[in-house]
Amino acid sequence: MMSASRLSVNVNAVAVLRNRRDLPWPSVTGLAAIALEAGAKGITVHPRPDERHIRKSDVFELAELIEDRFPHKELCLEGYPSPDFLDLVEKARPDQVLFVPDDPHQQTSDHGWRFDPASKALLKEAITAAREAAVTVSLFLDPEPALAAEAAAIGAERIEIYTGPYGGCHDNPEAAGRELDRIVATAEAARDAGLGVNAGHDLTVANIPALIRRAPFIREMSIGHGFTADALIHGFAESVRRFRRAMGEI
Ligand SMILES: CC(=O)[C@@H](O)[C@H](O)COP(=O)(O)O
Ligand SMILES: NCC(=O)COP(=O)(O)O
Repeated sequence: MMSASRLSVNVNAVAVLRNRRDLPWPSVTGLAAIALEAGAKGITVHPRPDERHIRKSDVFELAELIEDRFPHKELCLEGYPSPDFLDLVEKARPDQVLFVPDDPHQQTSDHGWRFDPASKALLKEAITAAREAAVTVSLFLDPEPALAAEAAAIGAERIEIYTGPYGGCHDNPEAAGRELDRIVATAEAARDAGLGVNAGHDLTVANIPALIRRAPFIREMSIGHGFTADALIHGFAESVRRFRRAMGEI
């Protein structure tokens, strides 16, 4: 039986490959279209300030692709809520935005929000701006159950649980089990606080089934690095099917 997809394919890594040359391939929008046609729910991108992978122009092209050819699919933008990023959100009007506490030089996202007074003030303003633009707001959180209520209190609609430490335990089942317990407890706390629950970072065909068995209410998983590694072997369309199968959707 086919159920709704939770898979949002992150195409940052496609842009990394494209940017090795001053040429338009591999095509970010072309591969995004293949993923959407094959059954992905949406496309995620994390345009970083140095544009080392996704460029602002990619964001607008992806928004146009989805509006023109895939109106029922979703675009998610990830980034630190700087004035520049908020301007991009307002202009590109994604379906969802994930605010991440990354500094501009960070190699990749490696922690969630801490909710100190300065972060709370920044987030409240950013959440208001995004919601006024009719964009669903999600906050990137470490797997710590107590954070969920704080996210709800400042106006977030969803959280994305940072699953990097879980993904990093690929060769240590015992440690993976402990990480999974933390993720599941956080997911349940967020659900109980009335939030939608997403998960992301270093998710793979191998580590998704245990997660989805314990937290079947997860709404979305955005997957880039592991997805692209899989797609180099199997192709983009087949990898969409492989990840959806791992999520128990097909
Ligand atoms: C928010 C998050 O979890 C990150 O995975 C991010 O989307 C990946 O960014 P990079 O592709 O720049 O490593
Ligand atoms: N939000 C997580 C994401 O978009 C992709 O993370 P990864 O699969 O590249 O680690």
